[in-house]
Parts: sequence; C-alpha cells; structure tokens
Amino acid sequence: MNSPAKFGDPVVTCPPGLSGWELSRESRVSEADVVISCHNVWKVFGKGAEKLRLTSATTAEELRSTGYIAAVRDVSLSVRRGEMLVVMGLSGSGKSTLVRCLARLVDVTSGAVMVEGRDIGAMTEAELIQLRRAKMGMVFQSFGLLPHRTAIENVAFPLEMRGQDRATRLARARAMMELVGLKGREDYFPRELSGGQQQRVGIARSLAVEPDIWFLDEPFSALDPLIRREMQDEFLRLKSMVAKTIVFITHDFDEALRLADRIAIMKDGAVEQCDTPERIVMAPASEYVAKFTSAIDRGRVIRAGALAELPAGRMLEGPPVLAHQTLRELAHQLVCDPRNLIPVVTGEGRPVGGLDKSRAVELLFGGEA
Ligand SMILES: Nc1ncnc2c1ncn2[C@@H]1O[C@H](COP(=O)(O)OP(=O)(O)OP(=O)(O)O)[C@@H](O)[C@H]1O
Repeated sequence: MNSPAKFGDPVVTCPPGLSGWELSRESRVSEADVVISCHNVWKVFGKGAEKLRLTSATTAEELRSTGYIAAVRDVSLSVRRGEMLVVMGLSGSGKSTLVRCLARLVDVTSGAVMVEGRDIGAMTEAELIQLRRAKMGMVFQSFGLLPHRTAIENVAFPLEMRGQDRATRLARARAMMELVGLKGREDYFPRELSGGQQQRVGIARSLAVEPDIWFLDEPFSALDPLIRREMQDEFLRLKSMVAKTIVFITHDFDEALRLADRIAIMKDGAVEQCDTPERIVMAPASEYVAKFTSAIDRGRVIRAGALAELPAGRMLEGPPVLAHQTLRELAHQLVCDPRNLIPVVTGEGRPVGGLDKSRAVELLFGGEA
C-alpha cells in the first residue's frame, strides 16, 4: 500500500489509463450495491388516477387540465449502500411524495420501487411492517411523537416494538437523548418541549433503532443554526462509521452540499438531475438546474479530484494536493503555485491525475481570473 502523500513529496507518476478521481469513485459501485431503486415512478392524485395510462410523454399540464395532480412524474433513480442521496427542490416539487413512495407510505400510481431487490409494491402489509421495523428509520417534518408518552418513552418506542426488554431500551434511549442534546429532558412530554426539541426527540427515536435505510424529510428544519450544524456533523460521523443508506430532503443547499454524495433536483414532480454536487454545479443538465445552483460558491463544492485529468503515463513534478480538497481550500496555493499541472493524490497517496491550474482558478474566481 502507498504511504500517505505529503506536501514536498518529489514526483507523482500517473498510471496509464487513469481517468480521474470521480470515475474511480464511481467504479467502486456495482449493481449489488443498490439498496433502493425506483423505475418510472408516478404518483398522481385525483379520483381514478390508477386507471390513467402514464408514459414518459405524459405532461403535468395534460394531467392538470383533466383535474389530476402529478406529484411525482416518471422518476427513475437508485440509492446505493452507504450513500446519502439528498432530494432538493422548491416547495411543492414532489420531494416528500417521492420519499413516501420509496418507503411505500403511499402507493405509487405507476412504476415500481425495489428495496434490496424486492418489489415493495407487491409486499403484503405484514411484510411491509416487518421491513420497516427491521430496516427502515423515518423522520418527518411533523415530528409524529406520541403525546401521552414522555420524550424517553417516545425514543424507546420503536425498540419496544422490536421486543427489546425495558432496561436495555431505556438505556439506549437515554444515550440517544444525550446525543441530540436533550439530557435532562427525558421525562418531559412532547407538549412541554419546543418545536426544535421535539424534532430532536424524533431524530433520537430514529437513531435508536440504527436503521440500515433512513428517510429524513427536512429533519433539521426546526433547529437553530448551531444545533443544526452539530446534528449535521453527527450525521456525517455516523455515516462514516456504518454503511447506512440515507435519503434526505432539504431546502437548504448548504446542508445538501455538506451532506450529499449525490443530489436529486426536482421540478414539478420530475427529477431534473441526479448527480454528485460537483457535476450538478459544473455540468447542470438543464437551465433550471443551472439557475437553481447559480448562487453557489463553486470553489466550496468542486474538489481537486473532480478536475484531475492526465494523458496516460505523463510525469507530474513536485508536491501533490489531495483529491478531497476543495478549490476554496486550495485557493492560496492555486494562486501562488508556478506549475500549470499540479499532481493530485487520494488520502492514501494514490495518484489520480493532474489539476489544470488555469481551469481551477477560472472556476474559483469566475471568468475574471
Ligand atoms: N394527498 C394529496 N392530495 C392531493 N395533492 C397532494 C397530496 N399530497 C401532495 N399533493 C400535491 O403534490 C405536490 C407535491 O407535494 P409534496 O408535498 O411532495 O412537495 P414537497 O416538494 O415535499 O413540498 P414541501 O417542500 O413544501 O414540503 C404538491 O402540488 C401538493 O399539493
């Protein structure tokens, strides 16, 4: 194994055929890694919607003119094991409905949702309950707490459903309450807690069961900025420790950029683009996505690895930068470094290509550089 690269290391040679950091990240993913996939999923509200013949050519306007609401339109995507997919879009674009379809909290009008290779639309109620209990965790905007149970009893409730004994489940619930910063409030009833505190109880309850698959619909929306950031950090920590598969809805692009492996941008029920944050920013699939992301500081999103390219076998001189460093983090070096191609390596020291300085500077500072 290569030892980690240090600044000042003399020369990096790129192996032939290397096509960059992004591709190497992608190539680690196989079909077997897919945990959730949906195929041409539609959710149309309105009487008799299930009888509609929906094809990729059906438009939202067509449906609207006949009295239907297409909340989700022909969505196909997959979520991989350990991946965090963030769903973004304006209010009413269909984010919650899509996630509800993925958990079969609502039945799709057309199309199929597969969870670990099983069509959840074909499952019986008992199979669904079992799947949700064993594998899924959900946090929704309305906290869904049981009003007649204390905070700690709410957190312990799913463990009770799993048949865990009282002492074990209360110990786990207490630890989760502490994790979300609610130590001392264990015996409060939901009505005695603020909105943000209730939201944290909901998050603690969801964390308590350590679900493999997590659906989170704006879980941090009621938290103040400091606690919100702490919760995001906690999520990133948990995510790095265990291979959880997470679908997360947010309105907040900064939150999406901090957390997402990929972002799905929705408009009028359809997914306009589902891609890594870097590709969303560097190669928007539509005018809408470009507009949606226009205010983003690209230097904070684009990492050196995403720009690394090199013709096979070429030698790169001098100390490397790390693939996961953002252009913003590298700004000083980019301005001062005399080289046109700066070698890029992974955290483990594996070369991934060369960073074209002028391109990086242009992305960082815009056309004026
Ligand atoms: N039960 C329902 N009956 C009829 N229309 C519905 C129903 N649920 C959602 N809709 C409609 O479907 C569309 C998508 O709603 P959805 O709640 O999924 O959007 P969203 O992107 O999650 O919005 P928000 O960010 O405001 O939560 C909206 O036009 C909404 O009015």
